[in-house]
Amino acid sequence: MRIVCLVKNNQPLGATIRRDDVTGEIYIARVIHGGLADRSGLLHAGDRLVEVNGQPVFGLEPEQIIQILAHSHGTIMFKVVPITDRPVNNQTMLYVRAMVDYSPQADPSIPCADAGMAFRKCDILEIVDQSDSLWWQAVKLPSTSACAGLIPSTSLLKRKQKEFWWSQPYHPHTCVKSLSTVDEEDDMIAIDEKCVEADEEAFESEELKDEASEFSTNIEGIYLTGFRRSLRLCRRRRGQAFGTSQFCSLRCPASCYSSLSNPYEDVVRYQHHPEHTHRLIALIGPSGVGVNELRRKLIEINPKVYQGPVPHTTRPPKCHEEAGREYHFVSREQFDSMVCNHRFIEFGELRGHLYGISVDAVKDVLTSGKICVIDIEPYALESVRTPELRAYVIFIKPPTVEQMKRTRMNSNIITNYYTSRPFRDEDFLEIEDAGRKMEQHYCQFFDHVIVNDGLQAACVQLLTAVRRAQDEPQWVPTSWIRPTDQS
Ligand SMILES: Nc1ncnc2c1ncn2[C@@H]1O[C@H](COP(=O)(O)OP(=O)(O)OP(=O)(O)O)[C@@H](O)[C@H]1O
Repeated sequence: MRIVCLVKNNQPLGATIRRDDVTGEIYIARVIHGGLADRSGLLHAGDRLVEVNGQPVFGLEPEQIIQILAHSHGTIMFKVVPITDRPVNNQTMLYVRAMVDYSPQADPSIPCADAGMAFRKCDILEIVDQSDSLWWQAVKLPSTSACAGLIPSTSLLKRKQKEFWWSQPYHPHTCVKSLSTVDEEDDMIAIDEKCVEADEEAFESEELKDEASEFSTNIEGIYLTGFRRSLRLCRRRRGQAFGTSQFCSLRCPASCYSSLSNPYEDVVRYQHHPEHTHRLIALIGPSGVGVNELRRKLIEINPKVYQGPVPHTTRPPKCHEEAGREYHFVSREQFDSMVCNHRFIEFGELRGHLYGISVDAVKDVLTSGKICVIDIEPYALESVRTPELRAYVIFIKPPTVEQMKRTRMNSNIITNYYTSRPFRDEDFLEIEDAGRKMEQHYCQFFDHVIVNDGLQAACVQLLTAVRRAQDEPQWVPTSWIRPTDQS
């Protein structure tokens, strides 16, 4: 028997208790890492509690003992029978990124809600105790408190996810769905088709105008690639053209679903090594927010450092085009074979021709020693968050509608009619709505967020973030550094 005295000083004891239903004995169920009991080093999980402040606890309900503790102030005296075989905590440090939101207050199954720790998607958690297979103890980083909180283990949270209690796990097919509503998208595409058929000539001349402006983006003899309008427009149509279960199974291998539905992602602190290829910079944002404007501006700042990948297409080259400059021109069979071998980060179809950005085109830029900057849609996240590309994902977030009205007064939006026109109020509402949904569903994959309000300020922020991605340590998936059989 051991007598333990702890001075409470208005802080919780930092331990949970349980009653053995068969014997009626009371035990310390767990000691919270960094809490009062843990810091004392005198109470341990498995100790049998005999008395609290001289009051025998045998046969009491845990809630009654909690009441005794809650009403005790100053020094509390425990009489305990210490556990004989105390488990040794030889656990190595484990860090995870939360991929779901969790609230202990909304979880009826948590042993003690007050000992629980709420977290949000993208929070980095240090797991300090995994001795219980159901309830782990964790500290949120950067840590403001030395005391850990209870969180559900991976297996428990997966079980809870299935029950859809409070977290919102991924639906496997959301990765190919357009974020704008399907009805709106269908309408736009229907009008779009009519427009093309009715005025093919007008389209050709628009396309030529587009090409003319492409050629003017040749800086210091370096051709700025990957900004072709056809490539961008076909992405908007891809949702409809490929939004089928067949497409999904083609684009989303089993790993996609498993990693998206994993509530925690193991992470490590990673410092880019100057001798390795740079990390890929992937910009993501709702259509029209200014992803390409920012990407173009960044590349224009220093085209010897930043570059976009050369896209692939099945369309025949035009007389002024050079293979490997505007596009890699390939046959449909070659393109299909690349699709089947998962060589595309993104691809889509426009006017009977396929367009896509391949992993190899990105690797070409990286191995040339440059920083590759691409824009992606959410479904492509899985293809760029890989050990070979190690994408640093930057979300370009729309400012408020009022701010967009102010800053985009003289700007044009590219429409599905192959033309540009001034922004309308409904465009801003759509961008804001799409941005909110994108952030809600995918924020756990964002390494950085930039609000594109003033263009100059956003550009400076982008430049800083890109430098930070290469120069400063970042949390990245452990599988990028120590590949496992599954990764
Ligand atoms: N911060 C800003 N202030 C003013 N105008 C902006 C700003 N950001 C972008 N724009 C303008 O908004 C328009 C749309 O931007 P951009 O073409 O980059 O959109 P996007 O996000 O790439 O979408 P999409 O690929 O569908 O066109 C462009 O005319 C661009 O110049």
